[in-house]
Amino acid sequence: MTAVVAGTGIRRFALIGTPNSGKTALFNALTGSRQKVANYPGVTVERKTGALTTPSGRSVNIVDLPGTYSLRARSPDEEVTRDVVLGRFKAEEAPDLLLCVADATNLRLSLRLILELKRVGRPLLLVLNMIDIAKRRGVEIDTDLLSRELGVPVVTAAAVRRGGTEDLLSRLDAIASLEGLQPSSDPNWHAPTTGDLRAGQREADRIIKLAVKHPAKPDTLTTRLDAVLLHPVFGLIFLLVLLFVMFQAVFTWAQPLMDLIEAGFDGLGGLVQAYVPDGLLQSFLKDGVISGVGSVLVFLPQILILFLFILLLEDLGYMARAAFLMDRIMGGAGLHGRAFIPLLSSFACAIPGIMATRVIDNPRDRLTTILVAPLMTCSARIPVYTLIIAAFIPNKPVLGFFGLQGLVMFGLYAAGIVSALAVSAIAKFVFWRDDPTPPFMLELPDYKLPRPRSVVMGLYMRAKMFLTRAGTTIFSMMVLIWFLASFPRPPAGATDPAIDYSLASIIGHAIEPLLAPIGFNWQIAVALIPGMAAREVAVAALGTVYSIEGGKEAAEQIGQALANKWTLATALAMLAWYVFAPQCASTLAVIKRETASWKWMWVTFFYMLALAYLAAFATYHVAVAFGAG
Ligand SMILES: Nc1nc2c(ncn2[C@@H]2O[C@H](COP(=O)(O)OP(=O)(O)OP(=O)(O)O)[C@@H](O)[C@H]2O)c(=O)[nH]1
Ligand SMILES: [Mg+2]
Repeated sequence: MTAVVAGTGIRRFALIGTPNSGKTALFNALTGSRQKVANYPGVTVERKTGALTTPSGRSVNIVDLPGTYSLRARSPDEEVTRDVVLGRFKAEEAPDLLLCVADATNLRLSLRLILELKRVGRPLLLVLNMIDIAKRRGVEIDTDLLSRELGVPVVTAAAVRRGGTEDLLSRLDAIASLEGLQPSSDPNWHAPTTGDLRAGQREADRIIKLAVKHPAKPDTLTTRLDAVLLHPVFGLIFLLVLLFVMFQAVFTWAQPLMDLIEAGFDGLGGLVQAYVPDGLLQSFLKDGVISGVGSVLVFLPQILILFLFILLLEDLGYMARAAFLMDRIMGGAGLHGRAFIPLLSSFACAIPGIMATRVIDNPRDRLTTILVAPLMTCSARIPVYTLIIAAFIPNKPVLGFFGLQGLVMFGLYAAGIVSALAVSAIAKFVFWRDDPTPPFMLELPDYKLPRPRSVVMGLYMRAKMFLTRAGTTIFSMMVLIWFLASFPRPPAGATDPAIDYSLASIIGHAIEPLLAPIGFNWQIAVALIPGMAAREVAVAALGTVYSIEGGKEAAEQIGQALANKWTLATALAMLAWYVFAPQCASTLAVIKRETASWKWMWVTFFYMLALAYLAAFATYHVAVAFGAG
C-alpha cells in the first residue's frame, strides 16, 4: 500500500482533459456538486474538489481541473493543471489516478494529450465523454482497439444523461479498491517540446484512423449556422440585435414582476405602520429593512432575465463565436481575442470576469483585461440605472418601436464597452506600445441545445446568490445607514426633520463640497460610501435616507422621492458616475489577488475614480447648460 493510501485511506482522482470536454459536467455528476458548466472552452479556471462514494462504499476525492491541451502550460489556469498532475501543487498530494476526459466527437487533441500524460507515469483512465452525441452522429469508436493502441484503459460516459456515468462508476469502484496503486511520477519528466507535440499528434492521428470511423455524411448544422453567424457583416449585425433585444427584455419583461414585488413590500410597509407602535422599532423595520432591502430586492426579475440570456447563449455555444466576431474590433483596441469571454462575464459581475482572465497566457494582455473588466456594466449597476431611468426618463417610443428608457440603458452599457476599449487602447499605447498582440486561437464548440435543467439550475444559483447578498451585505449596510440616519435623536422641541441632527447628515454635509461640482447632494454623498460594499447598496441607502427624511407620512416610493428631489442634471450625472466609479470593494480585492500587486489595484481605483468624476462633472454641466438643472 502506498503512503498516501495508508495515511488517509482516501483515493484522489483528478479530472484532466482538453477544454470543453465535459470535465466539470462529469465532476458534478460524480460528486453532486454544482460547479459552472458551459459550452465554451475556459470555463473552469481553478481546481475544485469534491467527494464521491463509489457503489461499494469507498470514499474518493475528485479534483476538477482547468482544461488544457498539453502540460506545456502557458496560462495561469493551465499551470494549475500541470502542477496538480505532476504532484507539485502546494499543500496537495498527487492524484492516484488521472481521469483523462475526452470529447468523443473530437478526439485528435485529446489523444495527443493522453499520450503526453503517459510520460508522467501515473495511472490513467481515458473517459470518452459525450458518447451520446457521438452515437447520434454515427461516429463509431472501437474502444478495445483504442485501449490496446494507447495502452490505457478506456470507458465511455455521457456526463449530462441520466445513468450516463454508470460504467465509469463501476470502473472507478474497481480502481479505488486496488491495493497497489502507485501514485508515482517519472522524476525525469520534462515539458514537451514542439517536436514532441508534433510526434504525439502524428501518433494520435494514426490511432484515430485505426479505431474511429466517422459517418459518411458529417454533421452540417454547425457549419450551416456558422455560415451566417460568423459572417463578418451579418454575424455582427446579429450580435448587435441580440444584445439590444437582451437589454430591451431586461427592461420590459421584468416590469410586471417588479410591480408585483414592489406592491408586496408596500403592503408590508403598511402592515408595519399599522401594527408596530410608532418609534424606533417601526422606523427600523419600515425605513431600514423594507425601504432599504426591499428597494434592492425588486430588481431580482431583471437580474434573472439578464442571466437567462447569458446562460442560454453559453449553453448554445454562441459565446465563443461572439468572441471570434469581436476579435478584430478588440484587437484594434489592443485587447486579445481571449479577453472577450472574461469581459462578457463581467456583465454579470467583474469578479468572475477577472478570474476568467486566467485563460489568457500573455501577462500583459491579461493585465489589460483585468484593468478594464470593471468598466463593463455589472448586474449590480442595474438597480441604480433602472431606478434613475424609471424616475427621470419618460417611456416614449423612439422610431416607432424602441423605447426611450431601453435606449438609455443600452447607451449606458455601450458607454461601458466603449470606455473599456478606449482605456485598453491607451494602456497599450502608454505601457506596451511595441509589443505585438499574439494571434487568437479558440476552438469553436459545436452548437448544443441548452438543457432546461441546467438553465433552471443556473438561474436558481443566481437567485440564491442575489438573495444571500441582500440578506447579508445589503442588510447589514442598511442597519448601519439606518443607525447613522437615526442617531443622535433630535433635541426636544426641534423643528427641523430629525435626520438633520443625525450622524449621516453630518457626514454627508462634510463630503458634499467635494461632490457639489458634479451635482450631488448630501444624501447621495451618504449613499456612495456604503455603496463601496456593493453597488446596489447605494439604492437601498437612498431608499432609507429619503424614507427617514420623509417622516411618517411619506408613503412615496423611492423613485418618486428622487423625481421630486433631484434635478434631471443630477440624475444624469449620477448615471455617468456609475458607469465609471470604482464602487465595489470586492472587485478591487480580486484585482489585488489576481495581479498579486497593490499597485494595479490602486491604478484601477484611481483611474476609474478620475473618469467617474470627469464624466459626472461634464454631464452635469452640459445638462445644466441645456436647462436641465
Ligand atoms: N450531450 C452531452 N453534453 C455534454 C456532456 N458532457 C458535457 N456536456 C456539455 O458540454 C459542455 C462543456 O461541459 P463542461 O463540463 O463545462 O466542460 P469542461 O471540460 O469542464 O470545460 P472547461 O472547464 O472549459 O475546460 C457543456 O455545455 C455541457 O453541458 C455529455 O456527456 N453529453
Ligand atoms: Mg470545467
